[in-house]
Amino acid sequence: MYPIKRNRRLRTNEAIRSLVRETIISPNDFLVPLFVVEGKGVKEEIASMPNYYRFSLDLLEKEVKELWKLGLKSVLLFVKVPDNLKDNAGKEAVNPKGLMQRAIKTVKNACPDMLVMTDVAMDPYSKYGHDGIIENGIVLNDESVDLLTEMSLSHAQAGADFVAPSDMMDGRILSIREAFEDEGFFNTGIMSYSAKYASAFYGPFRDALDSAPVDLKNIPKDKKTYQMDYANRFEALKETEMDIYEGADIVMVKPGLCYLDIVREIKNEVDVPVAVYQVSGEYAMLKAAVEKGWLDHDAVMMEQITAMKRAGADIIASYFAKDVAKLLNK
Ligand SMILES: NCc1[nH]cc(CCC(=O)O)c1CC(=O)O
Ligand SMILES: [Mg+2]
Repeated sequence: MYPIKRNRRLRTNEAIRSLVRETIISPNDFLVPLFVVEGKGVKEEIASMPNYYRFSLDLLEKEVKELWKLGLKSVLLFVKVPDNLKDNAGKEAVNPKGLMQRAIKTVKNACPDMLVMTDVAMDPYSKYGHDGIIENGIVLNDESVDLLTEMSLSHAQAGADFVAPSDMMDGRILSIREAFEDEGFFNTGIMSYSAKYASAFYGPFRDALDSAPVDLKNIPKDKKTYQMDYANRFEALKETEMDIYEGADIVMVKPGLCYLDIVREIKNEVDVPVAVYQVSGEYAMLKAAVEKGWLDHDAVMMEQITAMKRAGADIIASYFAKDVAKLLNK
């Protein structure tokens, strides 16, 4: 066909490139993870996540108003729980006056139209740093599902629009959906972390919440008995299909960049929105390389975010959300 067909013709200048561009990023694509702590006037930078912070409720209010002005309309809440409230039962997780429950109300008061999603898992509340209740060195499934269900109800009662179970216990989506229907929370949604891998990229997040598995005899050192083996592909499809069958409104793949093959495969198979989580370690890697002067922050950030959407993600949970929105607003 050459020289009749010259592919470079469509790359001649920015006007033609933007005309034929297939993937466009907008603030609508994002879910903004937010870390919440007790206290007043607290805005603490997370050591392994430069320029990312834990907020006390008063400053959380300010932050969500700022996000809203930037066009970011959905947040995903995580709480850092004081050590003295951690146990092996998740008692504080279902406290109607707990930090998460107050954080939900704070965001809804500050920004009534902001979509509030909440993390549902036991690890911030577990004195062992695991996503479920532990007995004899085993992370119990069904007992943990009961807790996650109570926790989800408590978040729904506090006004959450969506719960986001990030624990990978079997059967929790069905249990939560049934409880929501029974209690009249017909419109409270579930975004399931359906294909969540046991990844070493979660390190900075565990610093942020002080939620890493503890080094104690008879406590599992990692989360490999519930999170997925990163060598597996078919398993991700199976997990995702089961969660949809159990009632998940949105499914998620986590982490992001190393798992875009999984995102694409799931996007091709399912008929619900697919989310991807660009996790803390991915954020930390870029920030560190930028501090060294080795990479161009905004250019690499946009390349990564665009790759996630191109791979099939309808929704991107990312610590870069605010940076991207600011850049797009420029
Ligand atoms: N259920 C805990 C949870 N929810 C989200 C993340 C990780 C997010 C990130 O690294 O940004 C984790 C960590 C883990 O599973 O240990
Ligand atoms: Mg599952």
